[in-house]
Amino acid sequence: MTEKVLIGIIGGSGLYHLDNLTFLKHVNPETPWGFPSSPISICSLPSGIQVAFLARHGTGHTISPSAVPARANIAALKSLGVRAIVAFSAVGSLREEISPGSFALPSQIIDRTKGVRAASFFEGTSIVAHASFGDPFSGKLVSWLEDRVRKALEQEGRGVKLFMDKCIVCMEGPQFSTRAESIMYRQWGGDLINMSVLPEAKLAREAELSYALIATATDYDAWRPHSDTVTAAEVFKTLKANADTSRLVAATVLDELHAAVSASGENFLLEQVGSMSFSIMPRSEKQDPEHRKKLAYVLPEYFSGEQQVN
Ligand SMILES: CSC[C@H]1O[C@H](OP(=O)(O)O)[C@H](O)[C@@H]1O
Ligand SMILES: Nc1ncnc2[nH]cnc12
Repeated sequence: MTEKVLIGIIGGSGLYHLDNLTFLKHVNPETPWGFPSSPISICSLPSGIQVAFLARHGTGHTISPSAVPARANIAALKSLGVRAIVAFSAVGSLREEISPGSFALPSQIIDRTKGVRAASFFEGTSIVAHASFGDPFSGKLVSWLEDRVRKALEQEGRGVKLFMDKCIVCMEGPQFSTRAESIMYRQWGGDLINMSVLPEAKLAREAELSYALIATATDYDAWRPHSDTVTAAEVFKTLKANADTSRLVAATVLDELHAAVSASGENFLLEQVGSMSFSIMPRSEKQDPEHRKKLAYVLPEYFSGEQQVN
């Protein structure tokens, strides 16, 4: 690869290609956690900047949310040199004002996955780490994106609204929520709901990658007393328009984002770099060298060579 690929885009339901960018090639890195959901497309922007695009559920939407190989996805993107990930997701709305078609940049997550998803690169190894996850999205990346996403939505001129500072519930699926669950999530403070942001955001944090989610609302889930509850068919109705807007948003923000990442010195997109140094438990002789080798794939700074972790 001539140019380093610093930005990764993860596309969710309905967003399987960035065909408004120039496709250059596919890469399919085999990671210690297997292959990513689909081969990663390396695309170029009009400026010549290259970005990596990965379809979370595979390009034919063949992978259900619980089976997404999230560790391979994040590890593969990092192996290409990616520093910041902008992920898209189709979400249900738990608030009247967030109507289907609206976009949001959430700031918090409530975890309602059920422990069936491998959620840590350290799982199954002899090395213990407790990543800090109080602020699950990269705040500087999110606030940088706010203006650019707003600008792109204004340029598109369809009146798509952008909501900030929302809380997203991540449920297990694949079935949608019951009415009782949907109402309870509202009482808990949830504003949005999907099945995909975890463990993706946790793994990005462990890999020291900046991560932001652009949530695109498709439905009102199951909490509205006089409305039918969400069906996949209802989601599909909004999916195409949301995906078209997402492609425009991606193209608009990517050039500037890449410039910000490439810039030397104060680089707000590198805000997670070094964060795992506070998270990995001190090295002991009991750590298996094979496990250190595996972890070096995502965290070479800590696990390649013989240096002490802490
Ligand atoms: C197709 S409706 C449920 C499905 O859509 C969302 O996918 P993604 O986040 O990848 O856009 C949601 O999380 C569920 O996986
Ligand atoms: N209502 C909903 N619940 C969970 N994931 C979703 N993705 C889109 N709509 C959703």
